[in-house]
Amino acid sequence: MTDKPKIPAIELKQLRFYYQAAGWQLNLPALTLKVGEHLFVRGASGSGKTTLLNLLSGIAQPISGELYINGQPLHQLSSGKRDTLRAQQIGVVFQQLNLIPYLSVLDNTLLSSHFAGQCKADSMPRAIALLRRLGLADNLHRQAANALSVGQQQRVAIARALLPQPTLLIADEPTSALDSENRDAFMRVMLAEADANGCTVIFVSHDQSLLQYFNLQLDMQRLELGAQPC
Ligand SMILES: Nc1ncnc2c1ncn2[C@@H]1O[C@H](COP(=O)(O)OP(=O)(O)OP(=O)(O)O)[C@@H](O)[C@H]1O
Repeated sequence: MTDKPKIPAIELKQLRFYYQAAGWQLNLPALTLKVGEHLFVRGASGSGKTTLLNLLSGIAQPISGELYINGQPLHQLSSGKRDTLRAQQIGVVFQQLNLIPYLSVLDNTLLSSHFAGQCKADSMPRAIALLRRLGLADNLHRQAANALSVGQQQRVAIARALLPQPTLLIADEPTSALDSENRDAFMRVMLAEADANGCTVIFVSHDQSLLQYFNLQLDMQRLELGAQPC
């Protein structure tokens, strides 16, 4: 008897996207990621890294091609269904972070589990533990998000993305404002959490020193997927 083939975390084929106003297009012939893989995406400013993440998280829709997340055809889903899939299965850290400025650190963190339909009483201890592991001490948890430094806000954003234990984590330059000590702690916590939950990670950064944490890399200029020796 043969084993059933495993469904990839991400599979895309002949994906095309077009920004009409800028006359810019992205063509991705193929990309497949197995469950639990960690992909580092690099490329010059304007090469399409954020656009790729927007497509993978269902925020942008391709003009043609196929895109499957855990076997579900994202390219065929309505905008509402893509929002539901994102809330339930995908943790996203945007470049702009998108924290609610007047909500506390803890309430910002808990938002993702709320949208994923998880119980607040269960999520609260995990949220506090995640914030502590990311170096955000208890005295910060009740502070409004806009009272924090950008580096602290980046750690709230990753805690929020990880809290509902997503199957896919997508992060766009989430460590750009961190010093090297906090950046390394951030990477260790993020990847330990991802591995504990079998979560696939796609991570964009200009910081080449972070490549050491990933087993795969995608160069947006050449659109080639390569193995990254650890
Ligand atoms: N909302 C938009 N409307 C029109 N064109 C856009 C829009 N967003 C991005 N673009 C164009 O699409 C191209 C890719 O942009 P994108 O933000 O994906 O690049 P990037 O690699 O993430 O850049 P950076 O490293 O600076 O964040 C750029 O040439 C940009 O001008």
